[in-house]
Amino acid sequence: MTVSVAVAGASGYAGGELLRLLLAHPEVRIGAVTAHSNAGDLLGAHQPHLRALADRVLEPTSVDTLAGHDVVFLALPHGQSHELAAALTERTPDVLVVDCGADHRLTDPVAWETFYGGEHPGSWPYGLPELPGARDALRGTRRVAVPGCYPTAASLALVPALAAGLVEPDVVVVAASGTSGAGKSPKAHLLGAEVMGSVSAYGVGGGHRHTPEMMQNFAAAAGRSVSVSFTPMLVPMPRGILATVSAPVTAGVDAAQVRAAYEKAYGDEPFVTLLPEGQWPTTAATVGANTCLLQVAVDAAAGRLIVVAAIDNLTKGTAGGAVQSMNLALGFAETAGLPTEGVAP
Ligand SMILES: NC(=O)C1=CN([C@@H]2O[C@H](COP(=O)(O)OP(=O)(O)OC[C@H]3O[C@@H](n4cnc5c(N)ncnc54)[C@H](OP(=O)(O)O)[C@@H]3O)[C@@H](O)[C@H]2O)C=CC1
Ligand SMILES: CC(=O)N[C@@H](CCC(=O)OP(=O)(O)O)C(=O)O
Repeated sequence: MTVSVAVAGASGYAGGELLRLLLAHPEVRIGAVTAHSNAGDLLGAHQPHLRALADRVLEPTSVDTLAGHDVVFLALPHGQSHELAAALTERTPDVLVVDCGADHRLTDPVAWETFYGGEHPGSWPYGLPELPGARDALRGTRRVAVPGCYPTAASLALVPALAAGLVEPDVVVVAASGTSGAGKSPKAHLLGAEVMGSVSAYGVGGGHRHTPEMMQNFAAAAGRSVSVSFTPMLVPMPRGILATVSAPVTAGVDAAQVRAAYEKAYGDEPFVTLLPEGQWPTTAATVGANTCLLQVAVDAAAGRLIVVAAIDNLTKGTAGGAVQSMNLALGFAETAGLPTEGVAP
């Protein structure tokens, strides 16, 4: 079965990565590619690496341009998807909408209002298939909320330990991201001279909007509320997230038990790999691949579990996770169109 797919936000980073993956997908025919301020331009002007689509014209993002496809990916700024998705699904109820933005990720209206503001648009099945129960919710769904990139890395890192009761519900996440995580639109703190040659923290002190998303995933795994202190950092590289996630180990838990829990959780997962002991994840090893590389350690002196996770923020952290979720929703092989091999050096 071949499905027709539209990508809204095709001039952006997430849209470009979606198109790169979809071009290699055996069951997909790419239909409309849409944009906002750049509508009317050739796609090749904004995504010069996608030669097969270089002559496509970016159409305006609207229900009219998106309706009539089997699948619509929305890769738009926060707050821009929910009204469009509502209008689209009213016109074509059977369309599969995969929202790469945040609009439908949070289940708690209070968390939504606190971190995003305005009325809660509701929540959709969460596009991180490796979380307990997520795969079942994604099979056959017509709506997917793709996770944020930091919550993808942090959740894959700690959920097995929380689910197995190996750590206390008091989590610290420090994660460094490449600059593509911030999108293409110009931002003062992303000017070349400021970004190059420096690593900086931002959103410090509980203010980052991915904190409640991590809390939501951690609480679902632990079966109780979990406190999260999250510090994101910006590093001068285009792609990649390296997350260091730690929590106090439950009394009596040792490194062998932790390793066994992660091997059990991810042993059969095609996209999540617990590295052999002694090897540590690097973002470079994930570039362009839909993979998450993990390593675990118990710091016995500090009494903490440390998990290090690496992903490509644009692949497993956005577009790859989105395509993986589409595959589940439509009954395709979950791995269809998704590379597990990266690019090196
Ligand atoms: N970058 C990342 O690592 C991740 C991104 N995401 C999510 O993906 C989405 C897109 O992010 P990203 O690609 O990085 O952002 P970009 O800024 O690179 O791209 C944004 C896209 O949205 C379009 N757009 C801008 N404003 C509007 C509007 N008012 N209405 C409709 N379309 C609009 C832009 O069109 P034009 O160029 O024509 O103005 C562009 O195609 C965001 O919701 C983000 O949260 C999720 C996880 C990770
Ligand atoms: C480096 C950087 O700026 N990263 C972005 C997160 C990108 C992402 O995944 O998040 P959303 O899908 O929620 O936008 C940020 O901190 O806002």
